[in-house]
Amino acid sequence: MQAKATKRKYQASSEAPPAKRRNETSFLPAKKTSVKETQRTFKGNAQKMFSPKKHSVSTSDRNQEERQCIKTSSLFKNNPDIPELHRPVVKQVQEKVFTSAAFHELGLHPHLISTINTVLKMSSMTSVQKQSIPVLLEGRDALVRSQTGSGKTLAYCIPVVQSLQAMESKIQRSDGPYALVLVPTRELALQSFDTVQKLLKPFTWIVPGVLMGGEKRKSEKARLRKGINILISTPGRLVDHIKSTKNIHFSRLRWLVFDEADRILDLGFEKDITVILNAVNAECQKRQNVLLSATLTEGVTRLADISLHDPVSISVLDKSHDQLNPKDKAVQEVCPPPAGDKLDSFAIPESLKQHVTVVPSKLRLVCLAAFILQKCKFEEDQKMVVFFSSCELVEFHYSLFLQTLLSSSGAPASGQLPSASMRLKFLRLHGGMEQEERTAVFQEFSHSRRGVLLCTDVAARGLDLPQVTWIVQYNAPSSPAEYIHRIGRTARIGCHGSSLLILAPSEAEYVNSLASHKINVSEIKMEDILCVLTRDDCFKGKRWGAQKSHAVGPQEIRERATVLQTVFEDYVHSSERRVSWAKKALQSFIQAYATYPRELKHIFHVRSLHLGHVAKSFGLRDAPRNLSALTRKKRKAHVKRPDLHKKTQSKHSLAEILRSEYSSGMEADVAKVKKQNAPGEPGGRPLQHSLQPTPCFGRGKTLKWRKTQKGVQRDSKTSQKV
Ligand SMILES: Nc1ncnc2c1ncn2[C@@H]1O[C@H](COP(=O)(O)OP(=O)(O)OP(=O)(O)O)[C@@H](O)[C@H]1O
Repeated sequence: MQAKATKRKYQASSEAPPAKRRNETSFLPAKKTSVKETQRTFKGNAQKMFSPKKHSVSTSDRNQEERQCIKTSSLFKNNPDIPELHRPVVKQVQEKVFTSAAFHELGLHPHLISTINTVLKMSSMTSVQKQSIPVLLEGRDALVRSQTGSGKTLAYCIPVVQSLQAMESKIQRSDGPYALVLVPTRELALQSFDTVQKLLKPFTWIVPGVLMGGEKRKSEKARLRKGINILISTPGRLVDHIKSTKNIHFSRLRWLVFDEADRILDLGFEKDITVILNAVNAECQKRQNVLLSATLTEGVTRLADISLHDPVSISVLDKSHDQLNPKDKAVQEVCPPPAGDKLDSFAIPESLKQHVTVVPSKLRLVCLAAFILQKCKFEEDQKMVVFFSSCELVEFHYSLFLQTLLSSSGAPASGQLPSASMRLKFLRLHGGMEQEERTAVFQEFSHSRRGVLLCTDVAARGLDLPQVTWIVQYNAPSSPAEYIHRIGRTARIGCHGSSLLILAPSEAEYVNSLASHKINVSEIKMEDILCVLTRDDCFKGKRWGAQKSHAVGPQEIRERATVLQTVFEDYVHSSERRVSWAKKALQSFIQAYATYPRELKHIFHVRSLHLGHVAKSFGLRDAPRNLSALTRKKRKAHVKRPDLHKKTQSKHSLAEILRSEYSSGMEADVAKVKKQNAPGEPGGRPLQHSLQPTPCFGRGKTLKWRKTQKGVQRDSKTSQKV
């Protein structure tokens, strides 16, 4: 089935399948695992350390263990071949982060300069600051694009503060907003507020404020009534107040800033931005507009061009990088852009090393866990962010790892520092959490020297989390722009950092897609990741009657990976509630998978998922039998439902099960899944739309979105919650 799916995939993309590498070349051929052997493994390790219920092992228990272990031992059997990655080497677009120019050369207020020097402890400007600040101080509108972590926040905050403190009639708190900064997430709102607050230290009469939801509306209203001069907000919360608070006026507004402009202006925020711009345009005739992002695409800048007033386009990247060199041309030929699509390339920090690993679905969970252990348990001062595609996936992996990996950290192994287990610390962040907890987690991870943050794309944009060393993308992002923002949480402002993208064999072609956007990834072999398990005696697979061997061979790696998988499966299957929890997480994964945009569907299609194998990566021993019932709440009465209880069907790809359920075919079904599980709800992912609306930023005009898509608003409303 998998082979057929792969064949279909390559036929669809009219490309020859890449050369194959058999798993067996790296691991010994799957041997028949002795029941006794796995029984020992299970009893000696998994059962003793991880089972929530301790009990003596009776014969019937042992029989049950045998059955369980036999299933777990199939981890390395029947996996699809891992394709050889013909990784095209592309020349990445790069930017110089720092300049030798100092802030005092800008003619700023001396107190502002000393605040930058002493409070922020900065002396020289970054490239984007050197280019943007003078332009904005001249009073021009601007579109600013520079790589992640290059200092765009100060590039707009410094001119805003400089201009407001210099106003002839001194600003009164009761005047209301002079500057409005829109950002896509609450954490980013807090972060930007913090920066503005620091810059305003010497200018106490200018009051900054943040509106971000999660806080009681009443107290936000009270703060608005008292007056906020520099207002930082997420679009949704501001709309709330525009509609319900009489005390919000924009008549004195001088600045309108869209940070992460491409995200703010995409359809997810369409309705909110319409309301905001109409409210602002109705009252304010003269202001500066600034749009910033690391991924300001041509699409966004063109939109802005027609509505901004004579904007200056600032792009830090050296234009010579934009020319295709012969190698890049070769890549473009290998993977031509989709028809009608102009490919955008974005700068990536030079000190960011990007990696990819191709892992069969069955081994994904073990591989992620091994990678976390390798970096965060056996190495010092590692701080990792792991991206998932939905809130439910974050919750599932967070709880699973807390219950299994942490409790396994008790026994220091040979060669392992006693304090190693103490290094493992898990946190999670997603849009489904209470704001109070979100803020606490954000602060804790920001100030922490180590730890693993499991999160959705809510943490992908703008967050400046110091000293993050690794970014892991467990679920591939839905666009190259999101890829750039995710990895951009590391290697900021000239620091070093690394990223790892985990792909299934059927997704290997995504590497070419990245290359066509000038994104260069190098491969780490799965075996090299799993290898770390041999350093951790918690996962020792004792051979029946065999003496401890110091040789670390492929067989030992396989055994240990199997022990770890057993730990996960044992935990998940320890109660009905946990099994259904894992099924829901699996369902959420599939729903998110179904929402990849059209241009990536030939790579990420539910058709290529093997349900039984994917289930393993949720600690489930078999493919869930009632998954389609979970996936769809409403069943069409007139359509004959296939017998999903047949064991053989666990071997079918999910797509076939779903397709056979409805006569309308896969695409239509996927669309329904999309509708029912709007992005932002657990299980949803922000939808990507190729058609952008055209907001008018023109002064005194009523905003019109010139192009809209039917049904988009419904999707867009919830797309902010990730
Ligand atoms: N001139 C400077 N000197 C030293 N550090 C700086 C300077 N400017 C900014 N920084 C620091 O660089 C880090 C990244 O800045 P910032 O968050 O503004 O980047 P960004 O370009 O907005 O990133 P992203 O695109 O991810 O939102 C912050 O910690 C900030 O304090």
